Amino acid sequence: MMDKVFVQGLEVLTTIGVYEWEKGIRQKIRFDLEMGFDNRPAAADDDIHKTLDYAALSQKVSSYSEQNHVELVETMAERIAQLILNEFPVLWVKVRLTKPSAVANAAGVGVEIERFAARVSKL
Ligand SMILES: Nc1nc2c(c(=O)[nH]1)N=C([C@H](O)[C@@H](O)CO)CN2
Repeated sequence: MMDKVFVQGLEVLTTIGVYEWEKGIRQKIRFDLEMGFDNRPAAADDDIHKTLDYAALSQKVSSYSEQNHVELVETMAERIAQLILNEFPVLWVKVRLTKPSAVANAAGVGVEIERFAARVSKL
């Protein structure tokens, strides 16, 4: 069993979509993130510096997704997963990206992906 740090319902306004009308507007997307991380050192010392800082991570994800415009939710989810794996000491990451307003009569549509750090051979 592995510890996790999570960020739930992180909302960002950005330009994302395959259709021409989507390229000139900003739409809300929502991230639900889970990261595999050993929380025991931080807990033992009650030390923020030993945590996976979910505030710092949320800020990076928000900035990247606001400023980088793609067509597919698949592309954005992959880029966010790689950003987290490259910039934070996590073992794996799960990225769920929801577009809440894309499909009429659906509460949300999107993708969920899970990626492992290259240094993790097998968990
Ligand atoms: N699997 C996907 N299907 C669709 C996507 C997508 O990014 N991945 N995008 C669209 C449109 O941009 C849609 O969100 C507009 O309503 C359609 N299907």
